[in-house]
Amino acid sequence: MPKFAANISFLFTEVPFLERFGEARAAGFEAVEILFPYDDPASQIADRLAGAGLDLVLINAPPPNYTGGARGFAAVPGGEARFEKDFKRAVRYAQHLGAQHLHLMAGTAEGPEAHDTFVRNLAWATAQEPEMSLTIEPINGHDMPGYFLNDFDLAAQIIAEVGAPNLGLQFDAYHAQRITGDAMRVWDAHHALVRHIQIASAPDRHEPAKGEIDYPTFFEAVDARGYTGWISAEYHPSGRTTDGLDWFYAARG
Ligand SMILES: O=C(O)[C@@H](O)C(=O)CO
Ligand SMILES: [Mg+2]
Repeated sequence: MPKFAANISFLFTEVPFLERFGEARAAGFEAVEILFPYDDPASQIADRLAGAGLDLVLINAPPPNYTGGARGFAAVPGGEARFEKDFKRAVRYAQHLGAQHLHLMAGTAEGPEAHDTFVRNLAWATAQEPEMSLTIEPINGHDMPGYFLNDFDLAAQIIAEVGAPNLGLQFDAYHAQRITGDAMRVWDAHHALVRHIQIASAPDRHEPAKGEIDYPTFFEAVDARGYTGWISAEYHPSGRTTDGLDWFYAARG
């Protein structure tokens, strides 16, 4: 039976950020993820998590929010010092909040130098925090033009090159569908590397209830592979968040 988390950077945006924890719990979620928690003190977020009885599945590095700015630095040649500084701050947040995974964003870059930079930075980060689960996530080029990690086979190759047990794949089915047109095939090819899953309809990025991905079949495929991690709802609700949760109530059984 899949276990579902709410991405409260996308869901429950009807209310201010610190109120989203209680909303997510009231809707039935037992865990949340937050893309960029850095605008609020970690202690306040920890209080909200504890108060609502929620686990924190994942946060992203780098801080702060990248709105209008860079999408990370891990693959950006010359960005090593910035990557290391951001990584250390993100780790402090992740540890304080008990985040299960830290997603390291590659940034906008291309070519062999970016590839080598990404591998070097990931090797450094995995060695720096061997107890922490670190993920990389391929993101489609419609949403993030120029983002370095835009291919699942490339992500698998990079994970193999780094060769660290605490580096895994963040499988966002929406991005897999937009990149390849066949999220199920990508899941079948790369499921063994997956530490965290995110879902949304494709191509609209709304509730995982219609569109190109057959989610009931996907959830069965995930179960069939013995995946025991979280599946995070990372979509833009088409109306009020709570009006669009039928998929969740149906899938969690
Ligand atoms: O898919 C996404 O957009 C996120 O998971 C992410 O980390 C980049 O913002
Ligand atoms: Mg995602």
